[in-house]
Amino acid sequence: MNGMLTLRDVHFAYADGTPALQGVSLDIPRGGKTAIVGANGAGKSTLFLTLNGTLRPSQGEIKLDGRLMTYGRRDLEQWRRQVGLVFQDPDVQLFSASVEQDISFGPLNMGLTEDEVRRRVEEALIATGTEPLRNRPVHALSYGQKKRVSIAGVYAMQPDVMVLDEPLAWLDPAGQQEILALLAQLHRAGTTLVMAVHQMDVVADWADMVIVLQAGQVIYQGAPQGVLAQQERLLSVGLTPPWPVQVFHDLRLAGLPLEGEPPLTRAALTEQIVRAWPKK
Ligand SMILES: Nc1ncnc2c1ncn2[C@@H]1O[C@H](COP(=O)(O)OP(=O)(O)OP(=O)(O)O)[C@@H](O)[C@H]1O
Repeated sequence: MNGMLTLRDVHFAYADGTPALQGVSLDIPRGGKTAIVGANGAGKSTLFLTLNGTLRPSQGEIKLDGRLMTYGRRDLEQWRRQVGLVFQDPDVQLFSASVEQDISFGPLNMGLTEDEVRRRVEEALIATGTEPLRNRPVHALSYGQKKRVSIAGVYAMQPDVMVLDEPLAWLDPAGQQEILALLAQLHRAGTTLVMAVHQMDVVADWADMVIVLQAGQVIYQGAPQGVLAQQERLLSVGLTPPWPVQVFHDLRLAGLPLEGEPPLTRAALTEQIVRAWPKK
């Protein structure tokens, strides 16, 4: 399948020589929910900065809808309209005086009419639950509120692909659920989603494709079940398996004759336990 975003043999090293991406090839499918996972320093943020053209690979190519990124000014402008990046640290992204101004910034720069900008900003404020904050100074917001405002700013640009670098980090459980609900809404509307995430339980519930990075290389790309159920493999790259997989292994060790593949969901685990439970 042709990906909407495709990378072939992408290499990138920082100015101090740190090799952050070492021959990355991957396909981000159109309309999909792709989770990018990997331990700290695996290269997720660097990958995301190459996806929207902020970093230029020293080798390899990136294509969007089959079109090669050339890094000309016009090309980059057009590219960033289609690929919106929500940074890991909202303080890097937010800089305007008020929430409303910050969310307006992207759409204003796209040369849209004032009415269209206003319409998009209202929609983004409501969708992200930031409407009550609209007149607040950005610097006075909590971390979770800033996260939401930074998502709202990209939302208002209506990109085809939204790339989110750990959007759930530091949010409380209710805040995480709100962001996931927002992402579900974007997915239904046809936006291609790419998210870096550390919690494998979220990946199991959310993703339809998983890409595992280790030391700047892709070591797995495929369906979640293909890698999330592999406890040893995940642990070996510094990731913690989803909790149903861990419980499955613990129960087996304790002697319960569980059959089949380790389950990713609570419902599937319960079903396997009921089947294996000794009959009276
Ligand atoms: N500005 C920089 N200068 C030099 N090296 C850097 C820079 N930014 C990142 N690196 C290095 O590049 C590698 C990949 O880092 P990156 O931030 O992409 O990883 P990550 O998977 O996003 O990590 P985390 O989960 O901690 O956010 C690491 O070795 C990191 O130390």
